[in-house]
Amino acid sequence: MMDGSPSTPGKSKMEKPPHHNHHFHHHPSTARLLFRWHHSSPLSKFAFWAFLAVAVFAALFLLSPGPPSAEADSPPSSNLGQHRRSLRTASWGGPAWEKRVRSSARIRRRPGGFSVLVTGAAGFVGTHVSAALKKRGDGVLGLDCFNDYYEPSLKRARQALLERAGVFVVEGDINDALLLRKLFDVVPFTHVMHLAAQAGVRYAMTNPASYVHSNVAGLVSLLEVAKSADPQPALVWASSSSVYGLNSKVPFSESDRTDRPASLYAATKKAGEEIAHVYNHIYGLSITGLRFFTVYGPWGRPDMAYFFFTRNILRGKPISIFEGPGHATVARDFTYIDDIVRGCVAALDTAGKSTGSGGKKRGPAPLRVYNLGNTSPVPVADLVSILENLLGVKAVRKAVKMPRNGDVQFTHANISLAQRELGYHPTTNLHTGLKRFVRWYLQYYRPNLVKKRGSKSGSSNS
Ligand SMILES: O=C(O)[C@H]1O[C@H](OP(=O)(O)OP(=O)(O)OC[C@H]2O[C@@H](n3ccc(=O)[nH]c3=O)[C@H](O)[C@@H]2O)[C@H](O)[C@@H](O)[C@@H]1O
Repeated sequence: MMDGSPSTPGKSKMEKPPHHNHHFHHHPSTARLLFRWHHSSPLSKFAFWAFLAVAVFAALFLLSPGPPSAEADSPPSSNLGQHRRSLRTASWGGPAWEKRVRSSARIRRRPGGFSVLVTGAAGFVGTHVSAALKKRGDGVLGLDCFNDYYEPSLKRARQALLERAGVFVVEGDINDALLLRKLFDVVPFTHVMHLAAQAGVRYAMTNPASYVHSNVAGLVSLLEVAKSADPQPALVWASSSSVYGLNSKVPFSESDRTDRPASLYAATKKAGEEIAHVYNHIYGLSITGLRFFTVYGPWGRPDMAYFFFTRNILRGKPISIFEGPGHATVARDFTYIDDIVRGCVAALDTAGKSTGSGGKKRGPAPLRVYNLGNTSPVPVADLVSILENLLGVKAVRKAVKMPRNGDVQFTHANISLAQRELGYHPTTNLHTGLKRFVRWYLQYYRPNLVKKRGSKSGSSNS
């Protein structure tokens, strides 16, 4: 739509004086108008085009799909506007804003502590990691664009949680280089925990551009600013188990092939790993990629299966359980959020320093990749049984052939590298983790029901 560039037709008319144009002789009013336009001041022409540009942008913005309802079961299905919306940056700057930024990023109670910029801070993993870092005394500044891939109200609730913990979440896009540079001007961050991304495997079929925007362009934008910063921060970021794609050797090890992604999402995460190599190689940035395996838990993502299964089971709506060819089981190495948070913090703690400064490399810096999984894959059907049990409601199950839109049949992490080098030891099994998730879900979405249940049984819902 933007291609219907208004300048081209207008320009050709402007270049010809109207009285030389045979067509316009028969339309004096149009001719007069164009004549006036031709002789108007450059300033008013500029004002006209500026107005037109704003009008076109506003029209596009209004036409773009609205956010899904707070109770939506799946992400918005339009391919319009996703990355455009996330380009919005709320107003920033000024002494009061800078004071908030500085105060949030200030290290407290932890000698030698970190000052961490967490991107995607209002996201699922971002919120948990930010809270954990703040709790131990690190300085934390959040950044999030609050796009409406899933219910923004949940992101706002997470933001409120962080605000109460003393973490300021700046509203802005990682593609906004000006904002990023400003943040690094105000705070000499020691670390960046980069968790902002367009997540979700299947949505990449619907809105491919948003994956390129956030996971490729956004990553480069962030690395550009990080490499120029002085001091350069060390960067830890979220890659994904999906990079293993069609790999059939189990469990998945970091040294396995990752050149056969099955979704655009996976491809952008894999691209991120290669881009990380470049910035490490040229600029001496210390970079650690973490391949997360289907992370779940309280404050989770409503676009993920365990989350919308819970929602649909409670509403008596059918749920689709994918199966592979010949009714083969589909399984995931579901990993509980607290285990992931410990892995993220350990990655920050062990990240060696970046060696460059002001865009110049001074020596080799660490470049690492780790699997963060649970090492025990569970069939999706078993996940549903656990949920039925915890919710006390039978699911309406529908067996569905796994759609060919990016899903892989199973994932299984080999975590020995993370065990050795990060001291990563996941301790939460799926039943325990889902129990905590369901407790949170009911408290968050159905507080009245929880109260009623609590008063009936005389105990809290645990
Ligand atoms: O491990 C990862 O790196 C990825 O984990 C998840 O991706 P996925 O494992 O596909 O998680 P879900 O979308 O929650 O699906 C979980 C399982 O349920 C299955 N499923 C999903 C949807 C559905 O309707 N039915 C169904 O059986 C999927 O095939 C999959 O086996 C996240 O959504 C990604 O952002 C993340 O990068």
